Amino acid sequence: MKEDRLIRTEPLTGAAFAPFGDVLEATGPADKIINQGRCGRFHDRAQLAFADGRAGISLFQAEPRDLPLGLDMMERHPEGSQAFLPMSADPFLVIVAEDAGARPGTPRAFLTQPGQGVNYHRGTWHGVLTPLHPPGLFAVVDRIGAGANLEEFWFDEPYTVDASP
Ligand SMILES: NC(=O)N[C@@H](O)C(=O)O
Ligand code: NI
Repeated sequence: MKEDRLIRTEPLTGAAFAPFGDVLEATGPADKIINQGRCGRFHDRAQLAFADGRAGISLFQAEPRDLPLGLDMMERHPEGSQAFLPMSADPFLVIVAEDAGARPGTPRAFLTQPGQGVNYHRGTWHGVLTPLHPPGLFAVVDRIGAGANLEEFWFDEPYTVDASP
């Protein structure tokens, strides 16, 4: 494998992920304290889009993968955002890329911390859901609607995603 096809994982932070979407995490002070002081609300933390459709919540039960991981395809949803909210406290892999003219640029791979979810903004190139541990169960908030909302790009030469040393 050529060195330029190796993608090393980075820790997921809101700042690093900002060009691609939102990180959902209950860190720092809550925006609102509700429920008689017993609950912190981290309010309205994602930019959602469901063009000509509506929001839906689905459950994804995905097969856990191992690192190093071959990456041969990335996809995007031109009509809507897509949020992945883990239903377990296990890290998962988030692979994204800037647009490089109707194709992904060099991918970046982020490793989540337990308690983090992500929301891909409308049109963000991303790898498919990639849990690293069972059960691989996620709530997914994305667009339900008519028309095509999935664009795939297959790399001529796959990348390899691996943990940082
Ligand atoms: N195709 C589908 O519903 N899932 C993908 O969009 C994905 O990002 O995993
Ligand atoms: Ni997707």
